[in-house]
Amino acid sequence: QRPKTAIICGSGLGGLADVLDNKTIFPCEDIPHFPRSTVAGHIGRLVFGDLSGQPCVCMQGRFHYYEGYSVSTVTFPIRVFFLLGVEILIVTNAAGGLNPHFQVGDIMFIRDHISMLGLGGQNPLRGPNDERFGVRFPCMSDAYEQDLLSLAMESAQELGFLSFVREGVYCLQAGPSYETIAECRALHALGGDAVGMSTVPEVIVARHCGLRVLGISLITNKAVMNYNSQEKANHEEVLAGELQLILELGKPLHPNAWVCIPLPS
Ligand SMILES: O=P(O)(O)O[C@H]1O[C@H](CO)[C@@H](O)[C@H]1O
Ligand code: HPA
Repeated sequence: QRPKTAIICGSGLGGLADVLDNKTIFPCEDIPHFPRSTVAGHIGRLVFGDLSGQPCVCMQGRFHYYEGYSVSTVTFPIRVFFLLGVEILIVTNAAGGLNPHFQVGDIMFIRDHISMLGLGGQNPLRGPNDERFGVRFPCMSDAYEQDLLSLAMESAQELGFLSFVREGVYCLQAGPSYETIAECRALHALGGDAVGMSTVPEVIVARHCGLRVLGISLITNKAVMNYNSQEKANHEEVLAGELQLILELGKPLHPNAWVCIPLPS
């Protein structure tokens, strides 16, 4: 059965695929033209299986621009998903909280994004447009579907998760270095609530080919905004934070959390 939903697992979130039933697993290195995952916390395989009875595929490990891949190479799997018949993309990531009201362990449903890469000219759709996938100038004002966002929020409410569920704007910076204090302040002043190094190119390519997108950031650290702070962003904290989130906060990404999301039958 072909998957209707694809889930991209963010840093340390590969465990999301464990909830699939009847799994079939393909290492990315066995799939022609797939990039290789080089980052700790990104295993690099596609896990096909059933989620609440619906056929799904989980990408355990994504690809990032900072690994040396072009923005279009990191989005190659999205077009594979589209050609497989996927209709909904659930994209997850680990992110630093820019919004001072956000706490480590919060879940942020992505309302919108600001792409420092995109604004700087690194758009995955740059180059000749392949009409088989979509139009030359795709709209992005509706990138994160309101219906999916509302259903996810309702789901969170039903599960009693509202105390740690937020909604906000994800900022992409290229990485791999974390942001300076001035950069964090600037991104927050621009309207960003969380910052990371992924997701946006995937969303742009997904929207280009008409996939419906739900974006979820897990706030694994608070972005450092103050010169008196002793905090230092690091990947170990990012990975540890997420494990803790899954183990201790009532498994917010357990299939129940998707129960109200209209997976196509
Ligand atoms: O966005 P994901 O892949 O979840 O990972 C986030 O965590 C890493 C930094 O710790 C970066 O790759 C950043 O983008
Ligand atoms: N900055 C960028 N990427 C991240 C962060 C951060 O603070 N946390 C997790 N991924």
